[in-house]
Amino acid sequence: MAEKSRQHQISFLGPEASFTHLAALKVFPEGSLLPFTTIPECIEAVAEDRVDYAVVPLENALEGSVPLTIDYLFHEAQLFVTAEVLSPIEQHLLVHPENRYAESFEAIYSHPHALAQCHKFLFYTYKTTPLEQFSSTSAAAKMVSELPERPIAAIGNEFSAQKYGLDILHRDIHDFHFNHTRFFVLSKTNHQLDTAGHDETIKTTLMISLPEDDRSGVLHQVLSVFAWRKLNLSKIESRPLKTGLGNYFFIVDVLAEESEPMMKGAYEELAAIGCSVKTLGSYYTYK
Ligand SMILES: O=C(O)C(=O)C[C@]1(C(=O)O)C=C[C@@H](O)C=C1
Repeated sequence: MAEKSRQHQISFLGPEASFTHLAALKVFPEGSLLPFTTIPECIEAVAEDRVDYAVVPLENALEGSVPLTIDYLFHEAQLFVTAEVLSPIEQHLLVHPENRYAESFEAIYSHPHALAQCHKFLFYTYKTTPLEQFSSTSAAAKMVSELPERPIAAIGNEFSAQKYGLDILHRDIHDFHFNHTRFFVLSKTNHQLDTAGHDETIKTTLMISLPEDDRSGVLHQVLSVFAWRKLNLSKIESRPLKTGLGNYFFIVDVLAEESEPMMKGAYEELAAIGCSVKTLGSYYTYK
């Protein structure tokens, strides 16, 4: 069932001007957006009905998945994806204007994903400068803006530079040109956001656990369920089940809506094979 827009309350990984904030604004330009410090706090806020939606990062094209989000959705929360946002990520080195001509920096702060996305730049340009992990790129930018007496820098986006009055010392320092991040818009109810601006393709995300008897060829059987029905997969990834080495669950994105007859058949066959399936629902992509 599609839901039309109204004034929603939305949690996001803040503070303002994080990449997650920009992603949330794409889907909820009129929403009441509430910043939280960590991904679990954002997710808990929607799980406990304090907000209608949570926007959290899921996967980056250079660095791969955000395990915290995936694991929380599998182990802790019963939530659904109502939309995904795909955003280009451009990273810059930000400094307080007073430190624009500093000869060296005490430390460079950012979200671990952002530091990793700029690994080559940092290695060649700031080889001896300590890198410090922070809760988000905008949190790092905000801190740098509040401590002009310390020669420190942050990695973040242009909006953080504007919001927190920082100078961009080096622009576009991410190591690979194609740097995109996928964000999930989570809700407690299974529905699709269907406001203006999404792609036509619909996607369903499943979390599949294999049967415990560990028989050979079972993953092949799982893939066959989708293959012979011509259900196209756009992603498959394994994550540890956390029950012992070698035990995994699989995150599968299928380019189909979960109510389609072929998908219903796929669910039945997966159950017959002995798999348990947690569906995160079907959703559109906003770019
Ligand atoms: O720190 C931010 O600005 C975020 O929104 C988090 C996050 C991430 O978790 O990957 C989002 C996009 C970028 O890939 C870097 C950081």
